[in-house]
Amino acid sequence: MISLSILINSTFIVFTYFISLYNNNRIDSRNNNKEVEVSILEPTVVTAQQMQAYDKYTIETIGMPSAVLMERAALSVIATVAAGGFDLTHVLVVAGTGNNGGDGLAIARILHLRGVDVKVLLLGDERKLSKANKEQLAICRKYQVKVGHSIKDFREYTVIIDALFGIGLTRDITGKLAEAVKKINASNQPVVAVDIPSGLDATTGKILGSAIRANTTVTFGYLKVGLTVGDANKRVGKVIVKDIGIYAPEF
Ligand SMILES: NC(=O)C1=CN([C@@H]2O[C@H](COP(=O)(O)OP(=O)(O)OC[C@H]3O[C@@H](n4cnc5c(N)ncnc54)[C@H](O)[C@@H]3O)[C@@H](O)[C@H]2O)[C@@H](O)CC1
Ligand SMILES: [K+]
Repeated sequence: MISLSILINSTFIVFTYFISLYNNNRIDSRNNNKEVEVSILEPTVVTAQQMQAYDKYTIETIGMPSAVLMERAALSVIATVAAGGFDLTHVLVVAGTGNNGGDGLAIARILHLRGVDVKVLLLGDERKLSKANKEQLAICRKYQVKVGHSIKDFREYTVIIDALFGIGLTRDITGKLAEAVKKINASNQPVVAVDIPSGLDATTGKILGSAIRANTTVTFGYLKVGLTVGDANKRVGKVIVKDIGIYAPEF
């Protein structure tokens, strides 16, 4: 009788031990995934205004330097394009004048320093560059990254990185910028959108004038509502959310 109870007890202890090992492994592998995937912790969907508030909070209240966030944003796009599925023989980065363009310039600089043939097409009024964009452009020029204001044929590039507009787009894209968007779409070359395909409203998902048609969209911090509603399904392609260090205040 006693030996039966010892047997039952020891079986229970061994069983409990293996269960705890299983649980520990599960937690470990989840943590590993978090690091490897660098994905967000919660599948929160935010508007452009919420994301702008989170950017501001992270930079101004927490004290995270904006340049650090931009560098992480750039590296997260590079990790996606380098992971396979894209031909990096001739890369074109289309950059606007805001911080989305700043991300694009940082992407171009890092690719250039890694030996990739990359060119930047800088569109918009250079006198209106955001502070971060200006800094990134100066760094690009010191590293002799090719930066121009026109392109002969978008079809000469094996992949196009769209960094024209991000969540700061407020009105229709018109004129030369709209022409460029149409030509990029007509080129049928693979496009990776930085944060959101340019021309898509990050809150409503509506096309403002015209919008880039992306194969892949790498969006930062949190999924934007505009990537899930309205015209989004015609423009976003595969959406990847990357943690770049911007967190909601309630995090
Ligand atoms: N705040 C930060 O430090 C960070 C910003 N990031 C990037 O910055 C982006 C947001 O940057 P911005 O707020 O500078 O906005 P955008 O880069 O989206 O551009 C907005 C600029 O374009 C102008 N504009 C808006 N609509 C226009 C139109 N139809 N035609 C012509 N000009 C137009 C605006 O007046 C503004 O100057 C994000 O999407 C993300 O990619 C990331 O680098 C992470 C860090
Ligand atoms: K973009």
